[in-house]
Amino acid sequence: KEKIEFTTEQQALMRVITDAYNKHQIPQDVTKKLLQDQYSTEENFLLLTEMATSQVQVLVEFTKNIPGFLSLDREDQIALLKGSAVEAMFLRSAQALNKKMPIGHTEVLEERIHKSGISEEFIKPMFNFYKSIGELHMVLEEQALLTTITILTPDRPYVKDQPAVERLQENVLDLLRKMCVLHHPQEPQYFARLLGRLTELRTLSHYHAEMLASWKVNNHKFTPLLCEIWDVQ
Ligand SMILES: O=C(NC1CCCCC1)[C@H](C1CCCCC1)n1c(-c2ccc(-n3cccn3)nc2)nc2cc(F)c(F)cc21
Repeated sequence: KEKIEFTTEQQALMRVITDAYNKHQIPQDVTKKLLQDQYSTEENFLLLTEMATSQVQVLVEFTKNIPGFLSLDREDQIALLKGSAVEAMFLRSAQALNKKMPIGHTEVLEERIHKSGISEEFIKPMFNFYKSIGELHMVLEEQALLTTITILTPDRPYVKDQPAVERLQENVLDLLRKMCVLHHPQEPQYFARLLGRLTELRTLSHYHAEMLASWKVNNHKFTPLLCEIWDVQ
């Protein structure tokens, strides 16, 4: 059995990232709203754009706490945020669905999302992803590190200094690998499975513009921030 030891730097990195991840979350809980009422397609679309806009804002605040991020080239910082915002949102959505809830609540939530206005063809890949995240039973630290690794993806479009991003991402990957061995000692492949979800996440995120365009509403109105991030309008 591998003895897991964290360096002082890794302990500091873990604390900074976990604290930031906890601190920067969406204030209003969308699951509560969705469980409270059945909304119309228009209302659901508006709810999504509101949640997504606020999610981008907390993502920016979270990212500023990633050690080394603010030392990157300014334009590369923007490219990394733009490149990871949709993926970070789907990760947060997956975590929202997989949260421990009273009996029957998850089924109601799933039903409401099925009926929200998303076109049928995207429901399946989206829920497949949510289920595959749920099966991993990630601890909070792993969720925070996985989101950080998603943000620090060197091969996003328009990133100029990829090696600088790689160096930051490698530190977080090494830390996540150790956390996986620590929290899932019986599953030697757990770390590899976790990284495999990032491939599924990137594929799902490729559909996001089509998912929005196919939402059954007449007028697809977006906030200026979402127009920037979502490649819409
Ligand atoms: O609000 C949501 N997610 C937020 C975003 C920020 C962070 C927290 C969650 C939505 C929600 C808006 C109202 C209608 C019904 C869906 N949601 C989604 C979702 C659905 C589609 C998309 N699309 C992205 C591009 C095109 N579609 N994104 C997220 N999955 C969810 C899973 C939950 F358990 C869940 F509770 C909500 C979820």
